[in-house]
Amino acid sequence: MTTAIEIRNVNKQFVLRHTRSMKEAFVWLMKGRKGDLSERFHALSDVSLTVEQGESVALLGFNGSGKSTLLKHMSGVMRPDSGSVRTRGRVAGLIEVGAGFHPDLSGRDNVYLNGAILGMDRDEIEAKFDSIVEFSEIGQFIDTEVKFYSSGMYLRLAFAVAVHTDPEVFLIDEILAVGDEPFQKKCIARIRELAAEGKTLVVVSHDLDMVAKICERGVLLDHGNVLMDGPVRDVIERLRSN
Ligand SMILES: Nc1ncnc2c1ncn2[C@@H]1O[C@H](COP(=O)(O)OP(=O)(O)OP(=O)(O)O)[C@@H](O)[C@H]1O
Repeated sequence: MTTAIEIRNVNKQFVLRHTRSMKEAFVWLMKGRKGDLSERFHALSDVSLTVEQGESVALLGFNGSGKSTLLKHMSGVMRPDSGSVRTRGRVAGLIEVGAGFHPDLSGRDNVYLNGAILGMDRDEIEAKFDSIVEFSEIGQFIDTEVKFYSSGMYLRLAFAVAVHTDPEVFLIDEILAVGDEPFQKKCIARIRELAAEGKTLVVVSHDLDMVAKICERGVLLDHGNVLMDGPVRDVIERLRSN
């Protein structure tokens, strides 16, 4: 088996900023700025995870457990404080709706921009352009500036570009939730096709029924720790029993 994603002993801390009173700040200054006015907390604590090529994995857990943070490390938009993240092949991340889109450019220009960001060259984008627009069902709005798009329209175009990049690894965060039902169904069907073609998928979603249909394996996160890793149905059962 070939490894698609290897996460080793990853730690990620964030700084929590608190609003302090003038008095607290004054005392802190008078004491020679000893200690820290901000607090740190672990969003990911020593997380290790290996995803083999062709696996479909759901990252599960309650709000704030670290799912999106872990996905962002896989996509490379976030770097760990310590530990390592390795991926093999082209990675397409649908992490924030419209991330990588430029608001003042038209849908058409953004297809070229986003396609290039995701690793396609101009000829490849040109060859796939009509198919991308057809999948997105954006139609006549393709020449409208995307700042006038609804969040669902953003998602449609972003998803359409991403699936046409023919990625080896496909990372999907909650975003499918903003699509309407027919489009969601179409996306899920396409994601299942990708899985059947042997692509590697990592999905973050609170829609447990949907996740159970798409993924075989589940990884349960809790306060930045991996609590359970196993067949998706078992992990969902554990999550629901909490
Ligand atoms: N850039 C950031 N700066 C500071 N804190 C952050 C940042 N990104 C995430 N966090 C914090 O890290 C924790 C984990 O966030 P994350 O978005 O990974 O959780 P999640 O499991 O995806 O949650 P949800 O189910 O609500 O989407 C949260 O407490 C969040 O507030």
